Amino acid sequence: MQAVYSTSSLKQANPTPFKSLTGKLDPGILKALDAMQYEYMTPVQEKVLNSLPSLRTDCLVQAKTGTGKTTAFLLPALQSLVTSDSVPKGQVAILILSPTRELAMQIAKECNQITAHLHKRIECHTAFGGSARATALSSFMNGSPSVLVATPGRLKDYLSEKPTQAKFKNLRTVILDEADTMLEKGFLEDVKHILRLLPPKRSGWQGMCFSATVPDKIKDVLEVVLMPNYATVSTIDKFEPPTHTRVPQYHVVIPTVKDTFTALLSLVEHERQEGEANPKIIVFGTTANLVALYAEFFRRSSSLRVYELQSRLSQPQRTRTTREFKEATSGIMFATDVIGRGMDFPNVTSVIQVGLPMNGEQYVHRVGRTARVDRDGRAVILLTHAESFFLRSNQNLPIRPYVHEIDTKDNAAATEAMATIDEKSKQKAYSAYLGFMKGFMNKLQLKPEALVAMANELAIKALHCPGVPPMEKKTIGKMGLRGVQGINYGTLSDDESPSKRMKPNVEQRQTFNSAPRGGRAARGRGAGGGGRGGMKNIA
Ligand SMILES: Nc1ncnc2c1ncn2[C@@H]1O[C@H](COP(=O)(O)OP(=O)(O)OP(=O)(O)O)[C@@H](O)[C@H]1O
Repeated sequence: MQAVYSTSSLKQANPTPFKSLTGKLDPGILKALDAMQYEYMTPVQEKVLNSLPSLRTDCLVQAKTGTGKTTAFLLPALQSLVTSDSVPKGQVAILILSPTRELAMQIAKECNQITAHLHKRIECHTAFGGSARATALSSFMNGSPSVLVATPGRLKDYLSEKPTQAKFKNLRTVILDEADTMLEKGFLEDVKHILRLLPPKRSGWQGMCFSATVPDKIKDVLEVVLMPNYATVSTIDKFEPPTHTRVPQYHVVIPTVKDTFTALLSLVEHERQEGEANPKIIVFGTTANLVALYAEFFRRSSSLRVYELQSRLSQPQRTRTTREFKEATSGIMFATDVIGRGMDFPNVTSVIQVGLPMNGEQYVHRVGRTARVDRDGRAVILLTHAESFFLRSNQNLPIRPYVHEIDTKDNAAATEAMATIDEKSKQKAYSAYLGFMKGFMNKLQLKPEALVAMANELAIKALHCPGVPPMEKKTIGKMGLRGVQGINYGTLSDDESPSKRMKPNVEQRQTFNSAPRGGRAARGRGAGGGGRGGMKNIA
């Protein structure tokens, strides 16, 4: 490694104005930054622009959430493109990979703002799933996409065709935003596949990796995009927590999963008051179907405007909700990790996480949806007693007990709200919960029967289902729960009416007790929880 640059806070005593980069950055870029009202560089922007040996140095850059990393990677890449005359028209010079569609759109928007005042027009295209492939591809092939912001799946698809591959022959910069997630299992194979179809690293393109979190395990795979002598830039001290000191972080631990909805109502009420006149809250849930259920529940029981963002919604719905919540002055968004990383929603007052994050990094990125730039914010995680191991295994995170008393008593309004939600939504949420929690069975120190009992308790006592919701044999098999006592084998009800009762078609022996605590932990895989039973965490 060449060098490590470090500084610890975003608010510097003497921030450096962008004006000082006159001569180093194109006047059109400086004019754009002025129009965006970016007067001073954030520390990460300053480090990248002033401390690297050159704007074309391969680098790994770490800075806390919401500190302007997008501009920090766009500026060197765009400046180097503007001064280069080696990129023929129609060729992609800068490729930016993003884990989600929403983030890809956000990056493209910022890129367009930065290039708005250049003499030469720079086209920034996007490529991501869920959008009309043919239209986007045709505009990509016929246009001059100097910059492409893409999610790995759609880019892989583009690159499967030779004429599309040929558009990348003069590639100058490859950027991985949210680099740790892009280099993790799940994305890594796609990223490697994409890189095999692009010009080889020895052709000279620059690699840049950016994230707020850089777990050690990704360091082994960085060389897929970076030269071995890459520079490391960090604005986070080694001994400092990875979250902002100006975000108080709290935990609420409830006795069992049956208390989730009442506790969440009570918690949101407190956070709403903390947000004063304009509470703007994001609630992260673990899976799309659970998030959909929380949103349904709050639409019936809260006067806050409810927003919902998860992968099972159509792309136009996702795009519209993203735009609306960015513009909203107040409201409550229920979301999965579709917006867990990178998304910049102004003035979020509180982030609430319900249930287990997959790991400490995911927790950090979700908390980072509040307190962006120099603003304040709050964060609360709501866990059951069984899930509270997360707090013990992430002691580097400054999470304290919540300051207000949380009411978990059954209340008539919550029961009534739940009673009007259709059974199918509840069945899907139940199945999603079971699938998600199966992945944590070892860490929860639960046997399969106890896990099922816990999910059944959620269904009967919190969702007020008339019986254990049925699940398809295939789904149960994929979860690795075949033959486990307490499961109801059956088909999902097609009737969406809340009054329709489910008929169990096999004999059930139900146990609704809370799972035994402190039982013998199944030995085996370590961090992250072993054996996800073949189920994907559907965000
Ligand atoms: N120099 C600047 N001056 C003022 N505001 C800025 C500056 N640079 C970026 N911003 C604003 O800061 C906010 C956060 O920026 P950005 O989304 O790039 O953060 P990030 O570090 O990439 O966050 P994350 O880790 O969550 O991806 C955005 O609203 C952006 O417009």
